[in-house]
Amino acid sequence: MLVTVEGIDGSGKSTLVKGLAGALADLDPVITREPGATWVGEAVRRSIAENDDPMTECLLFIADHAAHLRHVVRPALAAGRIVVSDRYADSRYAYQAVTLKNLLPDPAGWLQAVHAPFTVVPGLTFLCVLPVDAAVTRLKEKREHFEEASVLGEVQQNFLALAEADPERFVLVDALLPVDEMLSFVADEIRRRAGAAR
Ligand SMILES: Nc1ncnc2c1ncn2[C@@H]1O[C@H](COP(=O)(O)OP(=O)(O)O)[C@@H](O)[C@H]1O
Ligand SMILES: Cc1cn([C@H]2C[C@H](O)[C@@H](COP(=O)(O)OP(=O)(O)O)O2)c(=O)[nH]c1=O
Repeated sequence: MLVTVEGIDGSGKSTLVKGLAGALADLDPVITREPGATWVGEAVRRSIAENDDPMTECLLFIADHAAHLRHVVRPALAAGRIVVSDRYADSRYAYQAVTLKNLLPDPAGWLQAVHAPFTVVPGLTFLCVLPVDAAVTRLKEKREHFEEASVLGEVQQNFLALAEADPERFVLVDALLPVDEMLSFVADEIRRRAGAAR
């Protein structure tokens, strides 16, 4: 089963996913992330740091997804493991729909069409939702170019629209809850779905 965790920067995804590694230890999940741990992931991080061309950056994110699928996600799923990914394709559909909006007529449609033939669609996606102001306050130390309130507001609207379009896959998480409450809610839901999938 492929589980993804999504949300704007500062919504607590990394904290939640780290907690899941412990809370689900008996299920032996594969914990992973995008951008990933390969050289392609390094190239993505460099592109983010240089804040150069949005299309170059987008294509690197997609290349990173291809490497992630080939080297981590598909082998783990084939071995029957639960995979938990901190960010995945929905991050492209939400963020690059904003960064490419002056470059393409329909960035959201293009992004979905590029992914559709080769991606693996998650069985379950947690969307961590919190007011943009709260996210920006949490991010005061970790500044990256996407972390401007106006951009994050648009990104969060895109995430919420994706969730509304696919209520079977998405579960909304109140990211204003304390860490341990978010964690127990999400861990319980993964156990419930994993049990039902057996
Ligand atoms: N539920 C929470 N309540 C309050 N602060 C949190 C919560 N989750 C994470 N944080 C804090 O917010 C900041 C951003 O969290 P992080 O997990 O790195 O977010 P993300 O991976 O979504 O960018 C960190 O300083 C973290 O300790
Ligand atoms: C995976 C992914 C991330 N991003 C952005 C979100 C972040 O601003 C940045 C780095 O991601 P990440 O390292 O997950 O940052 P954080 O832990 O702060 O959430 O890249 C995209 O724009 N598109 C994508 O497909």
